[in-house]
Amino acid sequence: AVGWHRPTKLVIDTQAIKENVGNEVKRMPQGTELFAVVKANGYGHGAVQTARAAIEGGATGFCVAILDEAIELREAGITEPILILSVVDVSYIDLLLKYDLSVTVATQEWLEQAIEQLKYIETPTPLKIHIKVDTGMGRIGFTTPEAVKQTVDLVQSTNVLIWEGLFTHFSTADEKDLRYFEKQTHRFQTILAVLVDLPKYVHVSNSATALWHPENVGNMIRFGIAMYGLNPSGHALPETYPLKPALSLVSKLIQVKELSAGEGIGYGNTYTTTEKEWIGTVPIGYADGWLRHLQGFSVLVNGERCEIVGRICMDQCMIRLPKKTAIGTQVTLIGHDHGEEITMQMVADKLETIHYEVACTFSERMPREYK
Ligand SMILES: Cc1ncc(COP(=O)(O)O)c(CNc2conc2O)c1O
Repeated sequence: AVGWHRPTKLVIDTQAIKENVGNEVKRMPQGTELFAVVKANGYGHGAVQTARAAIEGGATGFCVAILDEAIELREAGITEPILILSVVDVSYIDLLLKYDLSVTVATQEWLEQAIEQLKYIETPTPLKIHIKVDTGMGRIGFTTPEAVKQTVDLVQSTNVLIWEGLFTHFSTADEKDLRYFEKQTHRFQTILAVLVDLPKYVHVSNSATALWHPENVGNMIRFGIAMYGLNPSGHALPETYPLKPALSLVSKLIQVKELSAGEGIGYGNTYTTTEKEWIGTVPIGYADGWLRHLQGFSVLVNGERCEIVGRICMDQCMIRLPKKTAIGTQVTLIGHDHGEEITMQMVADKLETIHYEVACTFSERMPREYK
């Protein structure tokens, strides 16, 4: 495939994904299911490979963000339930039926249009829907008990729909302060109180809710970041059980040279050697998602931290080595090396962002190798 002919690669430990899922499956309340969230190409880890590892760990379904991500899983032979978490244009209802996908309903208007569309589709297999409640995320979903009740009544008045789920999403489950989480929980319970029937899945939990609010997960967990072995809160809350990071990022030195003092490195000549220095060149750059703001961050060579010196280029970057080093020596940008470790969180901290974004920014040009 494209991109496999270079030393730079993401190495994904599928056993870690399986273990992270398995630990949560063991820990979650009886009768709860775990749906693996594999949107954004499995948070950059590879959606299909992550999905297969998650199934081995005990996942019984999947969540994706858009229709095309669901189709990719189906075309790879995944047969478990798949919920599309965003709104799909009603003009694609035939694809939702063809690929047996579950879809999010966030407005009455969409539902009315969908029912209209379904009347004209020959194969009248019912469309599976999950009603989304916005209890405070402020993104998509119904906001009042009356609106939800009205929508449920409409759903139950027709035989072209299967009401499969009712769900909400928390915006602060990964924080110490519980007030807003409790406000959202209360709002969701107010909605449940006005409903006579409930669907198969009533789900509220992302990884943070599963880890730190296990009593409040409903009967299905939408398990994303923790499956990849990453702490949903970054640094804010301790892990409640060991999460094993699945992703490493490695490359190899393609050039090593000794420079005298006063030599410039990289575009804009932003770095000048101050003494005799050994400089190595690594074939990774911002086109791979290894962003320019990482200038000054350190990577590992033979267990030694080596600073990225000069501006990161599109395809390459330069590091200062402690001594003469052989071309072809491994460079570890994320992962373990000779007892040292660079974590995705460290990269996120340097980029002043969260590790979700770091993982999703690795580009298509970065080969993914699975072990
Ligand atoms: C509706 C919904 N459910 C579950 C998850 C999984 O969350 P987790 O990875 O923390 O377990 C997400 C992640 N959505 C996003 C994660 O980062 N930005 C987002 O919009 C989501 O949007």
